[in-house]
Amino acid sequence: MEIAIIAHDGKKAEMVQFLNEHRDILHHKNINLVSTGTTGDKVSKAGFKVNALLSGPLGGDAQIAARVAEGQCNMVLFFRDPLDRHPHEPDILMLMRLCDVHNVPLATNPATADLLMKSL
Ligand SMILES: O=C(CO)COP(=O)(O)O
Repeated sequence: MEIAIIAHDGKKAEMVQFLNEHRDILHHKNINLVSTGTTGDKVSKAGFKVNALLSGPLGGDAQIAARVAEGQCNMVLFFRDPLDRHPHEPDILMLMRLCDVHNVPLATNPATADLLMKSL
């Protein structure tokens, strides 16, 4: 299955920590990771194999939204920073909307993401 991982700048360290804590399940469940660009850079430097798309502000969220709409992406872990402003807010809302349209599990914080991973 494919899981999308996305983290705003203030949450990237938490994403790397989260993946490290769930390294075994990612491996054993044969999960393919896809990500926005800068998140992907950080995660691959931490030793994870990830298909990094464009950076969020350049269309990465929109690319992941398209994968959700086309049935390629099965889960989205999106560690949003609610205390920061984002020029691509419309793309972020589109991604979350399409998760709801297509009933794709979406976690927007590590606590929920942990529960989703435990469900695999
Ligand atoms: O902006 C983002 C999500 O909205 C994340 O993009 P990056 O992973 O490229 O920083």
